[in-house]
Amino acid sequence: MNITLNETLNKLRKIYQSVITIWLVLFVIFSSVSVAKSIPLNTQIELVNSELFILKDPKLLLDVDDAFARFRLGDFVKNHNNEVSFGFTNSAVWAVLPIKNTSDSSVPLILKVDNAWLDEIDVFFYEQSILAKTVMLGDTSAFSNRERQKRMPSVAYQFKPGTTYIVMRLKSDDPMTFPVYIGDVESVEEFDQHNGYFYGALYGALIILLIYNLALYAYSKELRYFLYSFYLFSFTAFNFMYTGHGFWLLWPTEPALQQWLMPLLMFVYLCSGVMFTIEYLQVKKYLPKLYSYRPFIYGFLAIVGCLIVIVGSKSFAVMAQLIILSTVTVWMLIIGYYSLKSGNPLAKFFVPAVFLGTTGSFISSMTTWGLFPYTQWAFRGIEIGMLLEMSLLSVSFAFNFKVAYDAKLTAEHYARIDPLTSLYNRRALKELVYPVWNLGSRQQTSMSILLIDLDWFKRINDEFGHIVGDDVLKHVAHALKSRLRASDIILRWGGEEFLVFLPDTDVLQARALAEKMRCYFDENNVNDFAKVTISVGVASGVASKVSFDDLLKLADASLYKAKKSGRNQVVIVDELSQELV
Ligand SMILES: Nc1nc2c(ncn2[C@@H]2O[C@H](COP(=O)(O)OP(=O)(O)OP(=O)(O)O)[C@@H](O)[C@H]2O)c(=O)[nH]1
Repeated sequence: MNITLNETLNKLRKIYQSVITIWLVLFVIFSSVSVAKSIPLNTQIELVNSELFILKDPKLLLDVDDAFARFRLGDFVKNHNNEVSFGFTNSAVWAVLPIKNTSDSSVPLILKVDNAWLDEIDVFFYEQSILAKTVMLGDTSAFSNRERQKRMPSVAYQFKPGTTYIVMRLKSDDPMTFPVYIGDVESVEEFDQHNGYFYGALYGALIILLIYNLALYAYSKELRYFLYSFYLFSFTAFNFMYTGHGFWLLWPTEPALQQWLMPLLMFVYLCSGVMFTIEYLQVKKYLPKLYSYRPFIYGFLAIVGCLIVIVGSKSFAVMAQLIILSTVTVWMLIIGYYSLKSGNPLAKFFVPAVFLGTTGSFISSMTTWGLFPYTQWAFRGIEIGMLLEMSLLSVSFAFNFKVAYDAKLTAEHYARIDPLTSLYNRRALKELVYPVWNLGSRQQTSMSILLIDLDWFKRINDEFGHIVGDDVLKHVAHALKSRLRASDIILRWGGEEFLVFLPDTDVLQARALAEKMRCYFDENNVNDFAKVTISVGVASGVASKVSFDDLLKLADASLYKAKKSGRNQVVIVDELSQELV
């Protein structure tokens, strides 16, 4: 009886175990199949992270068969919230995407991982439980071995009717986002094309800014334009590298280069940012104390660079630099703020520019690390932010150039103005008189020059002092100018000598004007203290027949004669007769 009971219990246990096992297998199969992604024939590209089943493998214990068996046993967790970041920290993550083809023919689709920065992406296609295809898409394998030679890791596959399981093994040294897209060839290519437009526009704009700033440097030889160009170039190179463009287009057979260029270019970008900030914000002038710490700052960066090489670990390099990058960014904002407080006008551009760049990088980093919801635009925040930063800094250069140019024009203007009388001085002769002379020469008109000199001016200085002498000169200048037409030009020619150029004026008109001036001073006091007379040398001629310099010599000779003949008179030499009129 006992034997019969034991046998029966054993049989029941076996049946129970079999039922449970079958139920479990059916549950796993049906639960997987029932949640498998069904594909219509015309599948648009879509993000399928919410369809993934995830299992972390921190100790790297599993091979693909183990992982798939664990999936079938239900050990994987559904990635319900469409999360695309698993915070990889040197551990592997397994992801399974079941795809159910409900049609009765094969459907060609592309699986695409929209991140060019992952070390390992091994993809396995299981048809039922048979491994049908394996591809390695991560940065640790040569790009040239990839079946699809596209910038982002992707693989094409013919999905047979029924369910195919895509098993992925992902590994990265850094916290990393992992957006998985699936779609038909056409929509994936369209997606790639849109990304291509974005990067085309981005690099186009960055290269234009680079050329513009190099041209500014070539023109001005100012170091800050060169350092800015270097900063711009190192960002572009760094971005070109980590967006996968470099691996795709420049070094497809060199996975080791792809791995190490990342920390190297990040380091160059970081150093260029520090050097540019110090030069751009004129730290030497506005924050001299900080400027004196320069050797420590560069020394610190050099130590970090050496440490990265000595440690030789890529994850250490990337982590160390992510920390320094954030520190440098905060440092840039702080010194920008203090420069602003010290009255540096360029800081007005620098602070918002760096703020925009930092905000973009922050959004990208948070998205990459899974702390912000993933969108294509949030993922590209760093590029958009940097483009805004670089553009604003370039605008600041244009502004700075304009300020310098205006200052130069002002300096040039004042170099041509006599500060005492506010008349133009000798330096303005070429610019003011020559064009009018050339016009008169073409039109065959008469031109006249009056050279006017105050008589015995030294005595006024000696008698009343230089201040009164200056005042006399001012009044004389004003009295002379007020007797001229708008088209006449008066210059302070020397100490107490004035040159008046009279376009379209013949000898008689010139003499009349000179006489009118002489009479005025003869009959009036110039100011409350002094009376002064003038001697005037007049020369007239037709511009096409005599040069300006020759006419000036004649006017000078006339003035000399006027002085010799007793002063307070007008003497005229006609250019034709060369005789006194
Ligand atoms: N106050 C003042 N004096 C000036 C200025 N420029 C030149 N002078 C003076 O003008 C005087 C010119 O003296 P001279 O060259 O001997 O000529 P003058 O006394 O006018 O005699 P003649 O020209 O021969 O009639 C000098 O005493 C200069 O110092 C100026 O800007 N201000």
